Amino acid sequence: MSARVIDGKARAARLRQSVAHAAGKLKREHGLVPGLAVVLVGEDPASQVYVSNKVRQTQECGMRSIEHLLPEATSEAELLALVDRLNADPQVDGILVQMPLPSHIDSDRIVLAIDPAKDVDGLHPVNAGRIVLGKEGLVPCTPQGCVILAKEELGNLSGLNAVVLGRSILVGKPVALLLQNENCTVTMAHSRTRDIAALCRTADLLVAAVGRPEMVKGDWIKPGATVIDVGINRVEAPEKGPGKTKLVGDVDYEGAARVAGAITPVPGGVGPMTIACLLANTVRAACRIRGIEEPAI
Ligand SMILES: NC(=O)C1=CN([C@@H]2O[C@H](COP(=O)(O)OP(=O)(O)OC[C@H]3O[C@@H](n4cnc5c(N)ncnc54)[C@H](OP(=O)(O)O)[C@@H]3O)[C@@H](O)[C@H]2O)C=CC1
Ligand SMILES: Nc1nc(=O)c2c([nH]1)NC[C@@H]1CN(c3ccc(C(=O)N[C@@H](CCC(=O)O)C(=O)O)cc3)C=[N+]21
Repeated sequence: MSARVIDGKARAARLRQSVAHAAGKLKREHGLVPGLAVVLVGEDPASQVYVSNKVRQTQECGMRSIEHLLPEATSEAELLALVDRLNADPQVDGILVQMPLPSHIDSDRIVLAIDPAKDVDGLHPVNAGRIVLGKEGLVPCTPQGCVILAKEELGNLSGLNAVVLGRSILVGKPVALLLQNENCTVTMAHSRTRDIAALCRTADLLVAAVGRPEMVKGDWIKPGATVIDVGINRVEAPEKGPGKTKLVGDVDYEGAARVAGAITPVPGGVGPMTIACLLANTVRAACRIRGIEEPAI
């Protein structure tokens, strides 16, 4: 058996089209162009690539992109002052501060300073709390992307046994809560979990977000299960030539694809969905801030 490939790149392109459509409607009917401010501190090359992708895709969807590229030496006070200015700026509907921040800046303090109504990353405790309560808020992008891809494959998730590997604030915890809100029976696993392979074999839906290259093997997977691989790990690829690298997920793709019913690839799975969901959140934030009815996305 060979698993169906869940094409995150194609699903993300469709989501961006629907964001562009919604943005067009807001412009025509309300003269509103949603704005996304992206803040990058320092010169981490991977972060620079993400930020430039976000800027390009924001503009392609007909929205305004506001970039703030700050030097590594930026102080916490300076960054807090920028966040305050963005909170107060009516042209800015969404604020994303790229993580990780340099070690001299307390990222919790920065996230707390962002107006929850503009927190398109969904990281502020107010938005995290809204997921816990099952109330409407801004949902973090990667977890939102995981649920959309799972639904794309399975339709209704109600009653499924879901296992989430990883319990980070950014990914594992919110994914588990969103899946509970979708009426899955959710088990969260982490580095202290005993017999994680046997636990994974109970999963109709398995989400892997551990940051361990190819940790999840084919024989961990229940035949026919749906596998969502969040991991993005850059590893050496000597087969491509000396010094070359490649991206792999947290799942051993070849092994898993022989057993699973459906699986997301890396790259081309959850990654592209993350940025598309960020754009969707920006449109939602722009509408909610102004009390405008949200176009369906
Ligand atoms: N596609 C995308 O857009 C994004 C992808 N990512 C990727 O997702 C992955 C996870 O990211 P993130 O959640 O931020 O990572 P963290 O390092 O913050 O969290 C990792 C989690 O995995 C658990 N874990 C680590 N090792 C093991 C193990 N051997 N067995 C079981 N559990 C383990 C940890 O457990 P414990 O709590 O016990 O320490 C922790 O809960 C990374 O590969 C990252 O690059 C992240 C963000 C966005
Ligand atoms: N405040 C904040 N919010 C984030 O959402 C955030 C962050 N900081 N810091 C870093 C992580 C990581 N992240 C990714 C986004 C897109 C891809 C993506 O598009 N990946 C492509 C491949 C990209 C490549 O080739 O390098 C794919 O999987 O197909 C990956 C990872 C968002 N993050």
